[in-house]
Amino acid sequence: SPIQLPHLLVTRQDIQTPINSSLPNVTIFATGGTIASQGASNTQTTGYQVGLGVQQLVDAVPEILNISNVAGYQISNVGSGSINSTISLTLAHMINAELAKDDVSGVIVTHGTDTLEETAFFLSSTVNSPKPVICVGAMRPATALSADGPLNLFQAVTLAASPAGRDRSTMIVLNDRIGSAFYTTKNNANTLDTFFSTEAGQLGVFINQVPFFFFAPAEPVGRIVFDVDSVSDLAQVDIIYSHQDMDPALFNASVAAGAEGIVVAGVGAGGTSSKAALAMEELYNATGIPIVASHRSSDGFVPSGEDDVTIASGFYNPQKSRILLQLALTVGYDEAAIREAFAKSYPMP
Ligand SMILES: NC(=O)C[C@H](N)C(=O)O
Repeated sequence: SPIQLPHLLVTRQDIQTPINSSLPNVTIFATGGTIASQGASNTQTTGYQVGLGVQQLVDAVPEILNISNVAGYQISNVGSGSINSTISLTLAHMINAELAKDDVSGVIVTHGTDTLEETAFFLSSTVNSPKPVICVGAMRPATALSADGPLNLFQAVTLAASPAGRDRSTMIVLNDRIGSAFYTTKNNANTLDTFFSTEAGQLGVFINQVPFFFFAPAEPVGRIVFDVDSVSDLAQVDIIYSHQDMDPALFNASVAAGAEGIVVAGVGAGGTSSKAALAMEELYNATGIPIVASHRSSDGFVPSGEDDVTIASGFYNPQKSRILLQLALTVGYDEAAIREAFAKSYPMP
């Protein structure tokens, strides 16, 4: 039988965290949900019970204290099907008051995912502050193997503490993604990647042939405009596709055939076999030719800093990496400038 819990607790928890005055202050409003749930075993991923308090959520992720000072309120401790308008109004009132404090950077609401989009949209419609409001949940209980709640909470705190979170209204953080509360909806009853940004993942739609944009005008981060007015020929760049048993000789063959740069459509986040990696290293040491590591998966990013030989593609897929590298080589970018051009799509902290 379900645990009987008061639906509205509203207690300021005396979260015991050492205060570091150089860190931003973040306040957590805990309401329950799977992120605060426990099962009987680490393989139980259905039928678990809500019960962990805000202090226990923070205790599970001590790394949070390296990036923020956290305070917490226990607003309720229920499955999100039991969140009601009393709770959501209390959240709105308390969050508005909290964000009005000069020393608070942002707030977090921990919440069950089933109705999280409703509370998040409500907050997006009632909280009046440029500071970040981050709603976060989990799809696996805290006791599960590979529980997702702790990292989701860490990411939520990171965003609430970050200047990058300002002026974006309420956001939903889950499974490495940041969604707009305005447009995000729960898509799958069970899987970790349940939140889905609706059509607004697109820039806009045509409504009866009239263009409507979901967002104010904004540039893609990292876009570079090259002056090709006097260019009549582009540098040759080849794409080499990574796969099991790939032939390492392809790299030298490509350069022998005239390539001035190479893009690798890597496995995973830019990977190759160790033999191919060695061939790339030898080629790079001998010629200094730029080798960009991208991904053969249809989406994702390749982070920089994996090795000194390749240039991480960031969010550029192989075919777009090739064009960017062609343009950069054609206008005479050196290696440092090429690295910077790719890194602009994916600024490393
Ligand atoms: N993943 C979850 O959090 C589901 C849970 N039943 C809730 O919404 O409270």
